[in-house]
Amino acid sequence: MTDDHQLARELADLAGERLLAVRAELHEAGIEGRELKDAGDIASQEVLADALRERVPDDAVLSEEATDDHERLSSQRVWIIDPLDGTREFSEVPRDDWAVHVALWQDGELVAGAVALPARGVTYGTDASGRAGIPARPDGDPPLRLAVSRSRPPAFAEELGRTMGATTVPMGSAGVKAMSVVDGSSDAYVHAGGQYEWDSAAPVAVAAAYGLHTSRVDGSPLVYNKENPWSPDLVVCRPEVAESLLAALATMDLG
Ligand SMILES: Nc1ncnc2c1ncn2[C@@H]1O[C@H](COP(=O)(O)O)[C@@H](OP(=O)(O)O)[C@H]1O
Ligand SMILES: [Mg+2]
Repeated sequence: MTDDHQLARELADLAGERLLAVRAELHEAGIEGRELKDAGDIASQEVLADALRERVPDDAVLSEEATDDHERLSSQRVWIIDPLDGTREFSEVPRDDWAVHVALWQDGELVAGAVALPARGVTYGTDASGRAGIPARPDGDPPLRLAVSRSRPPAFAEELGRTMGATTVPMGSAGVKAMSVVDGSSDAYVHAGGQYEWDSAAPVAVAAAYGLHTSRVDGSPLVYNKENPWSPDLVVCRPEVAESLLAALATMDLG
């Protein structure tokens, strides 16, 4: 029998395959920009909605690409999905910094999840096969590498540069940024100024399974399946940098 961890991975992979096919086909036909973004959003939503209906018909769903019917608020199990995170980057062929997010919330907690990076051929999950652990930091206490949005770099990144000597690594997609901490190509992903629960649920579930620190920027826990799915801010970072990073963030106006 497939467990929830495996199911999250299977669904993310299924949607990822569909996205790669749609992207290749439309790019070949000269279709770009908004049309390509919309085609990706719609195709991936369709794959995920159909698969969830078939595999877990009694569970509720919160998706970026579907109407929120609030049935989820009285459900014990809610799949929180972003069929295409980094839509902008998806439309900029051949960029590979876009993702599929599939998370499961149950009784107040994120309990399973997967983040597929289809254009890189890799999927990170909360299942055992995905928990190899995070690579060690290079010796000699190198500067903190902060994953930031490439299209809306946050003002506080500059201040973290001054106070902590942090450098920035710009990239698209919340999932890609969180997974860059998992794969060791950055040390932290900090976001303020708002997002929605689907942008961070699967990345946070996976990051936590790999032993990373995940919280709001004030250190309090991230909460999912709220009535209003707005999610103001988050920190995903290596556990050994959490204390100093949160202390530095506490002194800043994050806007
Ligand atoms: N201020 C904001 N308000 C709403 N969504 C935001 C946001 N900043 C980032 N996001 C969402 O977070 C995801 C990652 O953004 P970024 O690459 O800039 O870090 C994107 O998701 P989508 O691509 O699913 O829309 C983006 O829309
Ligand atoms: Mg998103």
